[in-house]
Amino acid sequence: MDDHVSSLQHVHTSNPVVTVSGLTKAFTGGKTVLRNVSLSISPQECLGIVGESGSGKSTLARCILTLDSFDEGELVLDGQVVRGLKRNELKRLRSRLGAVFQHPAAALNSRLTILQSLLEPLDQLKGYVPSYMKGMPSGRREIAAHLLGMVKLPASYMDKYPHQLSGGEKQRVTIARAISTEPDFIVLDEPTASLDVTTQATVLNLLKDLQDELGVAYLFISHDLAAVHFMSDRIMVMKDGSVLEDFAKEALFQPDRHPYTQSLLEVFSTCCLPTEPILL
Ligand SMILES: Nc1ncnc2c1ncn2[C@@H]1O[C@H](COP(=O)(O)OP(=O)(O)OP(=O)(O)O)[C@@H](O)[C@H]1O
Repeated sequence: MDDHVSSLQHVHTSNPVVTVSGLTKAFTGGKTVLRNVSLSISPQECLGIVGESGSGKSTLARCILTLDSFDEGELVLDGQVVRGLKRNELKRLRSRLGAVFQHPAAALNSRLTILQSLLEPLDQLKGYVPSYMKGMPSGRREIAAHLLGMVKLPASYMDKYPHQLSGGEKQRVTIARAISTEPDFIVLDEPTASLDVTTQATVLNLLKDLQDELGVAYLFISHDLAAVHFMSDRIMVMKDGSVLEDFAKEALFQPDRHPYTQSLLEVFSTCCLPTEPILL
């Protein structure tokens, strides 16, 4: 393995996988959508962000994924300050960031087979052998079969096209793709919002099991406080681009919560959450 490839392998430390300090952003000619946002996510932790539509959750996620720029503040990913990175350094960093978005159909190219879509991120990392394939035959079909198995889909799905899969199955493929490069950290931006209630519960359960298995950290974004409470270790509440408060999930029902958080609690519903382990 050459130096370039070996430098991509994990070094697990207790340093945060993501640190955002004082991040501020306005779209050209528009209002400020992020105001002095700071957060930090530790290895293996899930930080949930909840807030009404337009509060800036997705813009924050896109900034952290280095897909959007920001005006002020600092972003540190995997110990590297992002501002000022050279193009190839940024490309390498990006290839190791996992992301799952709301609409799986939009995330999968309709002309590619599931195998081709699944292996896109690994194809960017030429020569990288994921640790889950060490000591095993690591041809493309073997890797695809392994990844499909991780999300409880049959290996035969690798030869299908996205239109042949249900919404929940497509989302499981995007989750398998997100974990394929063994990221330390995955952004989950409303990953279940386009799914029916039963499938939402199944996908949330899968994401939680994968987190236990892989030790990955999540940024879980949702307007659904119950889903955020189910998934997260800590919860951050956003409104109008600002962080209102940030607390351990156990503190959600405490009486000193911000009035806005209390108003979200009034519509707290656990109907979409898994109550029993769900067999996928
Ligand atoms: N590309 C853009 N150009 C201009 N304004 C934008 C752009 N993207 C988002 N905005 C604005 O930024 C604000 C925050 O949007 P964002 O999508 O981050 O909110 P959100 O909390 O994720 O909302 P939702 O839950 O509906 O996805 C909104 O007022 C939105 O209209």
